[in-house]
Amino acid sequence: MNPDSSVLNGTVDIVNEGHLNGTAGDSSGTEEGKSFNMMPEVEMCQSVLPCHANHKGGLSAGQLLKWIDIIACLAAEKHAGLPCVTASIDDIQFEETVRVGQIINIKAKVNRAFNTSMEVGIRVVVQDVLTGVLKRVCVAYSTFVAKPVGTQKIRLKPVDCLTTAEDHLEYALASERRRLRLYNEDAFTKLMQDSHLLKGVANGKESSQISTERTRVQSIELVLPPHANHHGNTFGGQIMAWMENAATVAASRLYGTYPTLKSVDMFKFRGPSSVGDRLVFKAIVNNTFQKSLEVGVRVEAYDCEEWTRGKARHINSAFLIYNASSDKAQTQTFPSVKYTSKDGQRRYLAAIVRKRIRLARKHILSSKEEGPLSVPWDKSNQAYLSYNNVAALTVLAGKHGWEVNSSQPKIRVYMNEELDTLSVQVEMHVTVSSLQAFFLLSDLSLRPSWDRHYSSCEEVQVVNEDDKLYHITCPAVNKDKPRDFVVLMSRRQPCKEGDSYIVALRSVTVASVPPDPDYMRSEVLCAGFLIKDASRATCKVSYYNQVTSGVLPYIAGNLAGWSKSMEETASSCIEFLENVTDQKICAF
Ligand SMILES: CC(=O)SCCNC(=O)CCNC(=O)[C@H](O)C(C)(C)COP(=O)(O)OP(=O)(O)OC[C@H]1O[C@@H](n2cnc3c(N)ncnc32)[C@H](O)[C@@H]1OP(=O)(O)O
Repeated sequence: MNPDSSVLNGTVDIVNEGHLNGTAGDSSGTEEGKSFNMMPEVEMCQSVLPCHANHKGGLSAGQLLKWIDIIACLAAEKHAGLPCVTASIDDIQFEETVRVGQIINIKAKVNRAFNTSMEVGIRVVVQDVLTGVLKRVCVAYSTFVAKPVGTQKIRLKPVDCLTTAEDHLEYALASERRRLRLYNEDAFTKLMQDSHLLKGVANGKESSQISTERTRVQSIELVLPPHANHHGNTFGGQIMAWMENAATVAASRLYGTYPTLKSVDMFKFRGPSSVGDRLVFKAIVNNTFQKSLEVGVRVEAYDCEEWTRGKARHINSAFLIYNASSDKAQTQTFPSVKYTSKDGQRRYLAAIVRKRIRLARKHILSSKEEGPLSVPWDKSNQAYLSYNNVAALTVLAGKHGWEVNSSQPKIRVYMNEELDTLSVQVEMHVTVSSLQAFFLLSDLSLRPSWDRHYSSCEEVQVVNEDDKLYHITCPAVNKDKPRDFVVLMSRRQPCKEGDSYIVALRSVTVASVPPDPDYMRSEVLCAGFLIKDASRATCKVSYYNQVTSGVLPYIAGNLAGWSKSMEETASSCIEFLENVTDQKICAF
């Protein structure tokens, strides 16, 4: 680094390499001791005792968050060689309940150092003592900053010990995660600007709705030396544990149940607090979804003087997501809530927006490996494949748990997350008969004229009047190659009045269209349209897509909130359907 730039930026470089390599405080001096200290990873093992557990005998999430923060801090300090503070934590999903008697293993290491901040990756695994079975509890990513010296920020040395393929992958993904992290507030602000359109979705209409006000919780803590870290600041993990306590009380007040903490939304430690501060935790349920609810917690800090003057420092806000208790999770849904103030309305809408961003982040970052999704096409399995195509779309459309993601006149976007599968639904209200919409949408060769995700679409084979194979090419995104798909389109007219018209799509492999080196062959598992009469001259067109890794790049920006491609494509589809000439319909 140019030495002048550190002066210009008010940063100092870390040069204390000996300390970083563990020579400072290395008591052993043995080869074994040295190699331990050179290891980039820091590891903690804990036997879960009753004092770590909640009333149900499960490890308390607050305790786990404390351990996560301690170990992440130790990894950060190992890299920086200086005291470090937690700046933020990405979304954490708790996948497994840990019981008293089991063993928790937590590993943390710095994935990448940026300028003054670094990403620490943390993996938590539980081991059952009796069976030896290991299960993943959660993966977390924290951002740490070396504690500034006065106003001077510390520039960190880069991570240079990337040995395994996983190290390299985490290093590369760290910058992608940082992009989403730093974009989080902008994404939220942008989506909140359109949130008034969601007001009509629900509030206060049903008498059964519960007022969020009844879940309000306020709780105070005095920061004592055991709550502080080794530099006198309140430990981030301790603050998280207190937040979890207040949030759990709020969630349980909703309707007398013991909810289970499922995930913590990405949040930032806005400012420090220290021994002697009084921390006031204010928690309230912001909104409920079908199987989850969001509690917001605000943390205000006061030193002695601020306390008497009533002047708070807002040091933290976090959003915690609860499910119904795990034994009932499959069947129990939360009652819907209503707000009674303008502030309550803001929180209610913000929870919908956060859910949308969280879902997007989760699926964009999951880099899920999929087996082949296409099925080989041949004459002998044609009837089976067509049936399967139509049936899969019917099942997808009939799923419970569709939740509104965005709403505008004539167009509504819904998401559905079941286990790790994300599906989208785009509902369009069109002034055209359902029969006309059916003919136009089932002719995929017309789709490039209204869908900018299609560069071209050519008929490969006409199986019969209602089943055709198409080769679709799509534009490149994210500097990847353009993608192509080979799909089977199966269309069905309703058997009886009131049923929907169906246009189903799924990937197949055909010898006549082998993969082309200029394209990334991608797959669609289940997609298509359901079209239903709304009145004599209008219909509702619902487009569905079960998101695969091949489809995700085209909708990722939309999910995360920086693009409106789905709404724009829907708008273009409506325009196409409403303005198409009779000629095109006859041509089909
Ligand atoms: C180990 C513990 O338990 S510590 C206790 C809990 N944590 C705390 O008390 C920390 C309280 N927070 C703070 O003191 C401050 O907010 C600090 C020191 C973390 C950051 O100070 P700020 O002036 O807000 O940060 P600034 O804007 O200079 O950014 C500093 C770095 O953090 C990064 N950053 C800022 N916001 C975020 C965010 N939301 N997520 C991740 N990184 C972020 C910046 O990109 C920058 O990194 P870079 O230099 O590598 O580009």
